[in-house]
Amino acid sequence: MVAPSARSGSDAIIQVRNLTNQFGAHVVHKNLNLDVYRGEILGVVGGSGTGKSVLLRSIVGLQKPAQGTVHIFGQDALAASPDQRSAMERRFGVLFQSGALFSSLTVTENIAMPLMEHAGMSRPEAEHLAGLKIALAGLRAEAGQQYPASLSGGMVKRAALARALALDPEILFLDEPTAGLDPIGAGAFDQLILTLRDALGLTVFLVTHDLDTLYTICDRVAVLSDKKVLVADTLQVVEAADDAWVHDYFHGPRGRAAQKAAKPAQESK
Ligand SMILES: Nc1ncnc2c1ncn2[C@@H]1O[C@H](COP(=O)(O)OP(=O)(O)OP(=O)(O)O)[C@@H](O)[C@H]1O
Repeated sequence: MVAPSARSGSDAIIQVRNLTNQFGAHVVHKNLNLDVYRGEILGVVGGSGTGKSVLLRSIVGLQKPAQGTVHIFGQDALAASPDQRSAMERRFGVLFQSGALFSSLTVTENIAMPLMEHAGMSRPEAEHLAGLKIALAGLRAEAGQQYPASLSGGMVKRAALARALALDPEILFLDEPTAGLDPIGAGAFDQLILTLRDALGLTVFLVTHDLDTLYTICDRVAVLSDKKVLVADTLQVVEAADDAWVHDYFHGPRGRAAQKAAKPAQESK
């Protein structure tokens, strides 16, 4: 991985410039800038309501910003034609916090759907490939026949991850993937993301509140504060930022515990 200081905006797979988002009079982002580099796992953190999910939604095209530009794969995502947009969307996968699976479809059908719709596969081909994605996400094959309502929280996340991976994306967007999981399940999910990034060469944009996730798998962390990205750098740099929220978050009891727990893993790298 290239050292953060050696990279420039032109190396970015996602480039956000002067982004402004507002709902009525409520300004969420004002002239926000962010680069995401190919192959990294970027953790996006910030207090509640700082606009982490809105930023993710702006990048994936679900929220039209008031101003600014978003380039993905070097293409202007906001100016793209519907065809260009759909070609771009095929190159990234999104895992929403709720999983957003269709409740009336089995796990296999949920994963097969984008393959039939966007890759033009027949149902048997799509369902066969869905089985491979189910295994990739660490689920047993039997989970494919289950409906979302019968899955545990951790299984829902993995099924949603399998669907996000359906079209072999280059970028994976994850909105609070470990929220609601017990610590063991959350740790296992973090390791799965890390393994998939390494094996598939994914770029990961990860919105999280989970300090353990930041310390165990993120290459860089972007902190949202006061409508902007306050800092986006390695944890070492971010932890030292002169900001009250950063101080409370990273140097409070939970931050210290996560740092301590991650130390043996970092030392063995
Ligand atoms: N569709 C919408 N209409 C109006 N306001 C919205 C809409 N979506 C988000 N907001 C507001 O934008 C702000 C940022 O929301 P967002 O969900 O991005 O925060 P967040 O940083 O992800 O928060 P959390 O950590 O609590 O999930 C919030 O004040 C929210 O109420």
